[in-house]
Amino acid sequence: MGQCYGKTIPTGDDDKAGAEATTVPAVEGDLPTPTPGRSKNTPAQSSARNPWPSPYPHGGASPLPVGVSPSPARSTPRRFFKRPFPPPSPAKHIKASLARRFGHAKPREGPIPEDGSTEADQSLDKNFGYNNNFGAKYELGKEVGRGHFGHTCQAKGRKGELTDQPLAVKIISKAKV
Ligand SMILES: Nc1ncnc2c1ncn2[C@@H]1O[C@H](COP(=O)(O)OP(=O)(O)OP(=O)(O)O)[C@@H](O)[C@H]1O
Repeated sequence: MGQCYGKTIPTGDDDKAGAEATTVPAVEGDLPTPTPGRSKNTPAQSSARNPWPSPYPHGGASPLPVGVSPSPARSTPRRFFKRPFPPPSPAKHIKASLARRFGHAKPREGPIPEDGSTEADQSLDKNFGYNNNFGAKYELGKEVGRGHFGHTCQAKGRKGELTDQPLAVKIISKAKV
């Protein structure tokens, strides 16, 4: 536990070194410092005692010409970020549960009933716009605000049960419907 051992890489110097240990225990707090000339017995260019062996096959001798730094592409393993299969789409599960519940995959269009009534009970009023006699029914006042689709005006009923009732009329431009 807590110990790791450097991998032994056979080098040409190993043959010369004979039975000398080539695996260096690396204990935390007891790391050997590869300082040249630290010990009298340590040769300056020895790779047999190097605690961090070179990844190159010839024991640290670079196969590149002098002055050319090794490309990281040679030593770094290739990484593949692309997954072999794309993750499953959550839409498929939603579609499947909708199909199970309603018997068809497409959700029904239109507003969701808030009072618990079914769609058959009430039909969507698609009569946009106002009648020609809008002016006869309502008295349009000043603008009270604006939204994304149009603007809202004060109004008052002229006829029927809405007579003199304060109303708000939202005027939506046809281009945005
Ligand atoms: N009944 C109302 N009484 C008083 N003021 C209102 C009334 N309805 C709308 N307004 C005013 O008009 C403004 C715009 O309302 P409107 O409904 O046109 O826009 P919205 O709903 O915010 O946006 P969108 O056009 O995207 O629906 C509101 O912010 C509010 O100030």
